[in-house]
Amino acid sequence: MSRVTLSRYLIEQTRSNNTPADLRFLIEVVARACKEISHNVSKGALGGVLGSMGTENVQGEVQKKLDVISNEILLEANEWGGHLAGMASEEMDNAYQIPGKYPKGAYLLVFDPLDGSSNIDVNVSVGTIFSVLRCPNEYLSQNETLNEKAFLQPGTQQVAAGYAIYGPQTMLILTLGNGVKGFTLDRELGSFVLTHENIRVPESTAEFAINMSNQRHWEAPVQRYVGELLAGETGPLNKNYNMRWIASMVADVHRILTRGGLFMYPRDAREPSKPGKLRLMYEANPMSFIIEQAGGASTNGYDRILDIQPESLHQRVSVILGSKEEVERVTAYHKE
Ligand SMILES: O=P(O)(O)OC[C@H]1O[C@](O)(COP(=O)(O)O)[C@@H](O)[C@@H]1O
Ligand SMILES: [Mg+2]
Ligand SMILES: [Mg+2]
Repeated sequence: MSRVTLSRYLIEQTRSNNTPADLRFLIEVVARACKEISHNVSKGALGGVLGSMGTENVQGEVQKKLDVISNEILLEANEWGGHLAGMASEEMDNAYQIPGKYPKGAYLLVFDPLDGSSNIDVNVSVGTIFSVLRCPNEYLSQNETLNEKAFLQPGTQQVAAGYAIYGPQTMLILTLGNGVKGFTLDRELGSFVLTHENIRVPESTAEFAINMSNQRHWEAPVQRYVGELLAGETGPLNKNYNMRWIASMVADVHRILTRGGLFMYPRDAREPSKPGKLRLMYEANPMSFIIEQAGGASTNGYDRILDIQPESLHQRVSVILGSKEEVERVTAYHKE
């Protein structure tokens, strides 16, 4: 059987689903950048890439060397492709306009260059998360400077989303809005090869993921739900649940796409001004698009994440995503 590479798959999408050629090219460039990031991540101590930079990003988090390297790789790869008007990243304070080019590219790229970076130094899976939006028409004219507002579109407006996971295998998971495909990096070939044709999240599960150390800060609906999970067969859910927490959203979501489960990073009382820890534009939105396209669900406890109108680039959000039955149960508890 002949192998379907990412390039072949994208060409087929252009032919059969009218995927625009510049979107296809954009995904190819992002995938190439992910290969380079994968290479850097895998060097570890040999490449001198472990440890921190001694700087902080806009959210006050310490930047790891690989956060910065991955951000630069994505910026450089995408700067001259002609398909983008601008980019925004977890590691950059402001939106970035592609300089000196007219006409502007049609798309905006938003990314978390390295997700789960607290895991880099301990050799646990990390990843890159990305989301593609159309650049609104009013920002496409020559004189209009791109700013944050161009990016503030609800997740339903995403035309593509994906993540690369750098684990025992490097994989690229992609949705163009018609299901979810998984590609595995064949290092001898240098290509991502289609290995997971139609990724589906099982509707029910007996596995959940949450950082239990935050329990005392959670709000009542999550306290109630996790209490029921922990009660297992002796509680109202009449079922024993297992728990996993990797502290890399990519790795936790990847497990859920593979065998089902529920992922929660709920709002808590630690910083009342922040509705959760995860970022809406480059963590929650792309992951919610993927999860929904795979048959799962994603809410902030009350509303579908993809319907939230963003108010700022680095906005945080409470996230409950994964197997439909469980997401619906926790969401219902919030509404009672
Ligand atoms: O250490 P905590 O609070 O459990 O947080 C883990 C969460 O933080 C994140 O690592 C944030 O991502 P970054 O590494 O990109 O900042 C998520 O991937 C993960 O779900
Ligand atoms: Mg992240
Ligand atoms: Mg990150």
